[in-house]
Amino acid sequence: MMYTVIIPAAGQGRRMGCGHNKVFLEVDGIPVIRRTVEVFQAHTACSAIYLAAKEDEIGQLTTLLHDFPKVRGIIAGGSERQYSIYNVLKVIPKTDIVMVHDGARPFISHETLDALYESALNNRAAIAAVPAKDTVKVVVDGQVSSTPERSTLWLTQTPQAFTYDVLLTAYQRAEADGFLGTDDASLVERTGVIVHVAQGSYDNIKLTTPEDLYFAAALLKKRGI
Ligand SMILES: Nc1ccn([C@@H]2O[C@H](COP(=O)(O)OP(=O)(O)OP(=O)(O)O)[C@@H](O)[C@H]2O)c(=O)n1
Ligand SMILES: C[C@](O)(CO)[C@H](O)COP(=O)(O)O
Repeated sequence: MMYTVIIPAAGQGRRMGCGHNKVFLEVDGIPVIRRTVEVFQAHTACSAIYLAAKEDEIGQLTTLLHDFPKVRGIIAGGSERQYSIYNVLKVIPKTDIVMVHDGARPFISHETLDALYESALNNRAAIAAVPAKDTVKVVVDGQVSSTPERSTLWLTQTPQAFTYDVLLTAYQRAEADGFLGTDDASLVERTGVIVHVAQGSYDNIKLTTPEDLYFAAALLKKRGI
């Protein structure tokens, strides 16, 4: 059994403030998206890599990733992360497990991929996540509305892994209902499928704002890269 990974890389990078799609930012001389794709290229259980890209960046990505043979397709994304992923999901060949992983998360490890893949095989749906370290408040109009019990709070990451049918059904249902979620698991949860949690790593950051680039440099130093 193998898995196919869908890597959404069709964003604007607005919060990064770099004026372009942040997946092309170089971290220690290597573009973020190459670092991310490289991990899956080297992961034995990964059989195919598909990316969602902005229409006018497909050529650039094709060139940038030309030496990764597992990259089978780079598909035009959409206006939202969910639509980008769905555009790809609709065209990939049927497979056992589909993983979805943000192109902006280059520090994913094979250890997390192994754990997630195993859980998806056993449970049909699994996500990588880490326990919240800070107290989280629900804030409405600048006022605290509630403080959820921290021991129940996990910070959701990607990859998120599902059987092909579970994920496709969830996306079809979300489209039919006009539901827009911020991760793939929220679409699956609303279909009644139980999503399991695999322990992720605090290293698996999503490069979102400029401060994240400082952490990225420190992570590379920690890994001796
Ligand atoms: N319409 C979109 C939006 C996001 N993404 C991808 O989904 C991942 C997570 O999204 P995010 O971190 O929000 O990236 P951006 O949308 O680029 O960031 P911002 O919201 O700051 O513009 C990124 O790899 C991004 O390229 C995508 O493929 N299609
Ligand atoms: C999917 C995700 O990475 C889980 O934390 C996150 O929801 C993506 O959010 P974004 O605003 O699209 O980066």
